[in-house]
Amino acid sequence: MEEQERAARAELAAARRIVVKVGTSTLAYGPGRMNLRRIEHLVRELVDISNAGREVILVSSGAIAAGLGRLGRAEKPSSIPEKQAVAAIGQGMLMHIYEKLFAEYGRTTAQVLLTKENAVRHNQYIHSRQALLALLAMGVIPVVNENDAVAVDEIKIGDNDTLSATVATLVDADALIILSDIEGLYTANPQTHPDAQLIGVVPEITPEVERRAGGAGSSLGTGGMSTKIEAAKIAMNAGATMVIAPGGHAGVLARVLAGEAVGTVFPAKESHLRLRKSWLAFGKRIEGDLCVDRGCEQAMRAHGSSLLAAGITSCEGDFAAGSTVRVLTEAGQEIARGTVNYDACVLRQLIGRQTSEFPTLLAGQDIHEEVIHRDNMVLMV
Ligand SMILES: Nc1ncnc2c1ncn2[C@@H]1O[C@H](COP(=O)(O)OP(=O)(O)O)[C@@H](O)[C@H]1O
Ligand SMILES: N[C@@H](CCC(=O)OP(=O)(O)O)C(=O)O
Repeated sequence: MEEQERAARAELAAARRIVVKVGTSTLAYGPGRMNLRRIEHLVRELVDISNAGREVILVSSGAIAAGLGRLGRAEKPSSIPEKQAVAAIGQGMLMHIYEKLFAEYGRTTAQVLLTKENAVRHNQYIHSRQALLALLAMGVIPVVNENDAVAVDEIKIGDNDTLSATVATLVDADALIILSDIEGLYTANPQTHPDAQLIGVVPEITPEVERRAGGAGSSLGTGGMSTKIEAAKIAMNAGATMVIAPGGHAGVLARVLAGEAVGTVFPAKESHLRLRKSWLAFGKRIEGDLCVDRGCEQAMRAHGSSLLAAGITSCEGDFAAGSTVRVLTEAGQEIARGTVNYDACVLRQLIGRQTSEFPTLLAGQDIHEEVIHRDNMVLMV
């Protein structure tokens, strides 16, 4: 193993929050013929990862394949409305299978259906992120798919490889593992180039790497390697280490997460928190200032605590929720900056108030315990 690969594999072994994506080609033998043995193994492995103390989210394809089975069809529909209808039929069936299997291991799952809008609109981004983080905090293993029934044209992500990278970005995952019907990325599509070689590590997505990645190998899959390379670009830039690994091998997730040389690894460019925090600190316009009292200043400096309304003494500026603001001491020294969860008007009502008072003060509005969550804040001194 070369040094770059060794370092990336070590990151995988240390990963605490993991997104696993499984493609149709792994989940089904053919249209409508779900591979229940594989799905069972997958659920067992996911529960095991979670039991070992890591957080895990599954991004699962397979809705269209399952829907085709129920309709007794062998061909993917060609029109978009028909695809949407078939996915709507199959999604329920898919969740029924997951629900049953997770329950067998005493675990709870949850269906989360997303579109591109949820990732690019700030409010929806925050809400989807918070919902997923709340599920993880409850010990739930969420199952994510694209909301195929509503996602067309500009709000459609279109393939679950890119969707899984978006989810990894949304929750600041440490790792993204894409399970497919092949060992990993080869120097060329092995279906057409039998002498192609498996690549262990891809340190950077160059035009040459993009050329090597071809389309889907079966009538089941969408996008083939090219959408997985797109996913790698997103994941690597967001600070998540990505792996393409063979979904058909029992125990593959455990091996990847033990840092073994399985599949192809794409090393993260930066620690996601460092990346996001440097963007927060230097990449965003400052829209307002919040002054805090001495106790709050100490909690933030000594423990990196989130900013709560009780410690705020004044609020300057006319900003929207999601803006970047500075946090200042009473003497005007900047302690931190971060993304605020409330707009300035609402925030002025919360100054000096306890979180327990929020339901009364904010009747009918979105409630966030923190004014700025510690993950969305960078200390400046
Ligand atoms: N360079 C490559 N290396 C490996 N597989 C490739 C390559 N180019 C194209 N492929 C094809 O990509 C397929 C995997 O993608 P896809 O069929 O979309 O599956 P999934 O349902 O897992 O997303 C492989 O089976 C293979 O035929
Ligand atoms: N949302 C669709 C999957 C789309 C997709 O990207 O499929 P795949 O290439 O098998 O991961 C479904 O559930 O059928």
